[in-house]
Parts: sequence; structure tokens; C-alpha cells
Amino acid sequence: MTKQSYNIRNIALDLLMRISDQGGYSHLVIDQMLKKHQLEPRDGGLLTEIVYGTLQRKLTLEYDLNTFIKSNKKIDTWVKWLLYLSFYQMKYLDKVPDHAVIHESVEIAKRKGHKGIANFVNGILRSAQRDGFPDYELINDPVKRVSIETSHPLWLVKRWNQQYGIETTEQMCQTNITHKQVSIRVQPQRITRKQLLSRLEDSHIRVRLSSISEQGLVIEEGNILKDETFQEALFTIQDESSMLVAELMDLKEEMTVLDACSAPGGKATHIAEKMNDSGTVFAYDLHAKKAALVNKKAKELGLTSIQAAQSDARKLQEKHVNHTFDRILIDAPCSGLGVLRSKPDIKYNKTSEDIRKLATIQKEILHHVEPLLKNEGKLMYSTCTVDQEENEEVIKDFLAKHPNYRVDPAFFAELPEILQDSSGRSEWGIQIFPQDINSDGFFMTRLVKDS
Ligand SMILES: C[S@@+](CC[C@H](N)C(=O)[O-])C[C@H]1O[C@@H](n2cnc3c(N)ncnc32)[C@H](O)[C@@H]1O
Repeated sequence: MTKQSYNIRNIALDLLMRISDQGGYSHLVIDQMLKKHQLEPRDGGLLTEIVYGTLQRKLTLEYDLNTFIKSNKKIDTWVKWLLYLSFYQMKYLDKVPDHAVIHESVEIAKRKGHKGIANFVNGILRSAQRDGFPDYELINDPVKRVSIETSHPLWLVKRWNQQYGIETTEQMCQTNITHKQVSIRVQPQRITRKQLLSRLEDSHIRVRLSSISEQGLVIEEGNILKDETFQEALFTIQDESSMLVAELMDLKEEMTVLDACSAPGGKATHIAEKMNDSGTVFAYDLHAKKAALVNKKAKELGLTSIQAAQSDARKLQEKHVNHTFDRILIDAPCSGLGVLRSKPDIKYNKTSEDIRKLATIQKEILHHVEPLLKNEGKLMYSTCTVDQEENEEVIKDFLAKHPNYRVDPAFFAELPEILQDSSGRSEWGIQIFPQDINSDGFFMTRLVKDS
């Protein structure tokens, strides 16, 4: 084991402690650490893999650890994390031999603790090496088995099981612990998709065309962040489900569009691109700093039709007196249960109480923004979550209270071929599960206002 890789595990342990103790967002904390230590790309890759992997599998690793502990022994939190990250490497990473993982973890235990802790760590890891890890198939209750095997809290698996059934739930949970491919959206005012594809291929980046958006490319191999096309702002990194939102807004040039919850601007910029930077996109966000990000993103992409500012969506009628919009997007604040692959901490921190509160805010936003839509205008509602209370139920409630609205029948016909037979389709819209097109879980629907 080199000195450098020894440090990587130490940093990984520090990071995991920080994320779990201080509730730091994993992606932000990891980014800061990568910058601070100026790690070689290979080491950075390993660090990210260990930290994300261990976090992503936390409940499974906790279950594993309990099977090796005979008594009610109290274990320090840092020792637990050290064991989890060691288990993670032994179970899921082929690159590092078990004996090297054990040796290194014992060294860390000695340095951070004392000989007694090192002996304990050594004992547990050697048992795991000798006896192997538990067989989850022996857990009879399918909900409990899925919870442990895929590291999702029991309450959440129970909830999804009630809403979508065990088969869909299990597929979703299994997908949530896999890697997600990066996808990008071409800035069509700067380059065509064909031209960008050819430039990326010249840089040995393997890409395929998205079946969701004509602007989309999916990266199959290679690091686009290092490519000069990224520095030239020829594209935006965006998940394919997220791209589908603007694709389904039935946009036309010169329209006036309201994006009520817009930061950091992924969809606002897509809307502007789809209208060929004509018309106007009024983009708002509750937080001024976040609204500034939308302006920054628009500038980077060379888009001039976006006007971003701070506002609570529930107060937009005060800002736009006697003004109505052709299209409105409410990409609502939500629990984010569709993006667990990139933000694993969400699954451990969110509660059903959070979901209830968010559903109330979503209903309020819809109710207060709706008067700003023109007659026969179209309102798109979307979330990056998988939960009926925040999705179908919000729409049902809205339609019951606003009889002059209906789900636009044309919306379903415009869904891409690949989603036409999706199990997530209902009369209220479409729930995209992460396993459907290997993208984020999203809900979206389009409402039309009768004159
Ligand atoms: C799902 S994110 C939007 C993502 C964005 N549409 C994009 O594509 O980049 C939801 C946003 O709503 C904002 N938000 C939360 N409550 C709000 C409110 N009452 N009014 C306006 N924006 C709000 C949050 O700050 C957050 O940036």
C-alpha cells in the first residue's frame, strides 16, 4: 500500500464523519475536499468511489456489521465508519485485495485510537474475510429484505411498496445504488448535436444520442468536464428526465414564459434555447443567491432572453400585475427522492413529515401562480421525486379546486416513444422511475387552462 492511498482512506473517513455528523451534503463536501487536497484524478476517483459507495450502502453495511458483533458492545462512530468503508471495499471493489484493506484499516485504527481498537477492527475484518457477508435472501419479509439489501430506510420502502408495489419498488431501489451515466444538452445556438458529437468522438469520449431530447447526448465513456467543449460552454450537464420537462412544454418562438422555481437554471436555459432565445423567460427563485445563478448560467450559455430575480413564487402576482404568460413552469421544491443516486444522503435525512410539508408548499405555489397563466395557456408541473403525495395527489387537489383546468390530453401523445408504455403513466401525468430510462426519478404533467 502506498503512502498516498493510505491517505485516501484517511480522507475518506474524515469525509464520511463530516457528512454524517454535520449533515454536510455529500457532493459539496467531496468537491471541497478534492479541491483542497489537489488529488490526482485517479486518487480523486477512488476517494469519490469509496465515500459515495459507503454512504450509498450505509444501512446494508450497518446490517453486516451487526452480524459480526456478538455483544451489545458500544462502538465509537468513527470506528463504525472505518469498518463500513472497509467492508465496502472488500465487498464491492475488485481493485484492492482484502488483506491490503484490512492492513490499512488496522493502521488507521492504531493511529486514530489505540491498540485495543486496532485489535477489534482486525478481528471484525478477519471474520468477514473468513466467513463472508450475510445472505439477504434469507430475510423473509420482502420489504425488509429490499430495505437492507439496497440500503433504503424501512419507512421509505414500505411507503413505495404501498404506492407502486414491490416489483417497481425493488427495481427502483436496486437502480438507486448503481452508477448513473452523465448526459448533456447541446446549446443549439452555438453548435449542432452532430457537430458536438463529432468533436467529442475526436477527444475519445464515447457518446450516444438521447432518445428523450433532440438536444441530448449520453456520455458512455470519458470525462467531459476535462474536454475543451465544456470550457467553451457548448453544452449543459443535465439529466435526461430533467431535459424532458422543457421538451414537453409545447414551446414556440416569441412566447412569454414564467419559470416560478428556476434555480440553478437548468430548465430556464433549456426553455430559452428551445425558443431560439426569442421571447422572454421570467425566472424566479426564493433565494436571491440562487436566482443570481440563473443569470450566470444564462450568460455563460450566451442566452439573452432570460430575466432572473428573487421572489417567492406565492407572491408573483404582486410582481406581474395585469400580466399573463403563455407558458408557466412550476418545477417545485420537493423531497428529491428521484435523485438518490447522486445525493444518497437524502434517503437518510428525509421524513414523511417533510413530504407532507412540501406537498402543502407545492399546492400553495400552484394556487398562487395559476392566475398568471393566459386562457388556453399551458402550465407544466414537475418534481424530481417519486412520491404520490407530492405528485399525483397535488395535481388531483389542484384540479378539484380549479375546474377551469384539465390535464392536456396532447401531453401523453408527445411523450417519447420509449415512455409510451411506461407503468408510471396515470390520468394525472407521468411518474418516471429511475429504472425506466436509467435517469433521475421525475414526475411531470401539463395542465391547460380553459377560456
Ligand atoms: C427543483 S429546484 C428547481 C430546479 C430548476 N428548475 C432547474 O431546472 O435548474 C426548486 C427550486 O425552488 C426554489 N424554491 C423553493 N421554494 C420556493 C418558493 N416558495 N418560491 C420560489 N422558489 C422556491 C428552491 O430554492 C429551488 O431552487
